[in-house]
Amino acid sequence: MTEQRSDIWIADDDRGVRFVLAEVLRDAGLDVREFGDAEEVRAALRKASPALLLTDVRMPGEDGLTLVAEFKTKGLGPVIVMSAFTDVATTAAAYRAGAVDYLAKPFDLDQAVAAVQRALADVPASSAAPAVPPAPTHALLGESPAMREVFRLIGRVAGSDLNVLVTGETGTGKELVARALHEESPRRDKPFVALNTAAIPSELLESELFGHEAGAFTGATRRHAGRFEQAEGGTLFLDEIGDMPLALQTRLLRVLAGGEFYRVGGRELIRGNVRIIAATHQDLDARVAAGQFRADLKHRLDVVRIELPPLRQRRSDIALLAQHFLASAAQELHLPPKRFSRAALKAIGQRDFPGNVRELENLCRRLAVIAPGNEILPSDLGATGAGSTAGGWTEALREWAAQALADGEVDIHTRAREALDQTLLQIALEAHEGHRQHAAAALGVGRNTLTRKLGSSRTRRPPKS
Ligand SMILES: Nc1ncnc2c1ncn2[C@@H]1O[C@H](COP(=O)(O)OP(=O)(O)OP(=O)(O)O)[C@@H](O)[C@H]1O
Repeated sequence: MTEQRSDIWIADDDRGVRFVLAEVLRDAGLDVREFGDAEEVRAALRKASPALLLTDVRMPGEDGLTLVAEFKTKGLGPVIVMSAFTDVATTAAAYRAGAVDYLAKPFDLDQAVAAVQRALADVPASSAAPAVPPAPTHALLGESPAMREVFRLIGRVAGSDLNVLVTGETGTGKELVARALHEESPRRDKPFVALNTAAIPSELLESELFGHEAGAFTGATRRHAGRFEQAEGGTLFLDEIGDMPLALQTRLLRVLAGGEFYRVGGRELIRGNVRIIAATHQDLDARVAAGQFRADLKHRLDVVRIELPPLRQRRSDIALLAQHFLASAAQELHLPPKRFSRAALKAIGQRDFPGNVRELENLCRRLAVIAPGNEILPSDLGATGAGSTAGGWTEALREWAAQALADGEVDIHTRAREALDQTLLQIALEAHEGHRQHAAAALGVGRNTLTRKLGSSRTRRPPKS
């Protein structure tokens, strides 16, 4: 029997959290009841049920997620999960159990209130005013159905030793997924070792992977443990696996099949216990078809596949990610916090990011440094975006100017203008073999202007790049 449906219940074993949360929710005009664990909530449910439950996940006794599931099956009010465990598995489990929102502790109290009000108003999270819980830098964020599916898969396979192949365009978060898989696995206390196959010259790759003995080749003065050995008991992340030379593919396949290997130049057979996660931005099946990748190796690596869609196919994540990156850049660089105006968020959300999450992250870091006000407006995005032809150099200019102003320099306009003139003039003169008239014509300036500008360069210094 339920008699009151207007109050908010908070379940958390941390009295401090309960207290401050209850305070702000009361200030916001809501009735609040506090509980120290899931059993207390269950007991109270016999007499009443709340308009909304905010629950911690890990509490003594029963797990908070069982409450989420119970609320869902009984059709009770919405549940918001709060947890210091921002790992994918917990997040994924919370949503799976039916939570409407997830607050990563420590959270901003205003954001918690906003989340509660949003849930009470039954507004889907993605269309409401954004509330971004601060998340650790390495957290894999996302609210889009595609990312929730990724979280679910990670949660499901992390506990097993199955090899995983992560695919997706550059910058979509493949390495972060590999780390999440490791951190969610029983191997989490053992090393996570990454090797970018494409970044290492092929002749060194074998010894990088398997190590070498002293004297194995010129320059091998000491015994060196390869990544396989370094990752013992843990996870080895092989990035850009599609670029692995065929000979090494054969060797890797043998190691994966037998679980044993020799160091380069070594006689001792080493038995490894390593979980392999591989990633590629390439179409591995196409490479197999083209004879560039061994089909049998692909089968070994591609036991479970996690596909990360490009950011343009999960636009609903852009605002969340952008706000997270902006906040963490400010924190990391000790800058005053900034926020996006709604219009700016909307504009960002419509962009295509060929460099995916990494490009978005870089954009936000730049904005944290160079946007003038504490609210970022669409006009601030102007020159920094992909697709703007002048993008590269105006970005550099912005950074230079921001730094110069921060250093208290004056007269930077003159210096910058001169540097601009000098650069254009020099390039044009080089292109026209020193012929001033042709260079001037190519630049669209008069010959006199060009001569004057060239003359002025001797008296002033251009900005350092
Ligand atoms: N879902 C996400 N949540 C938060 N940060 C993310 C997410 N996805 C990617 N990032 C961040 O974006 C950057 C690029 O991610 P990552 O290096 O994992 O991409 P990748 O797909 O492995 O790239 P590449 O193919 O170029 O190696 C990193 O700084 C990472 O922390």
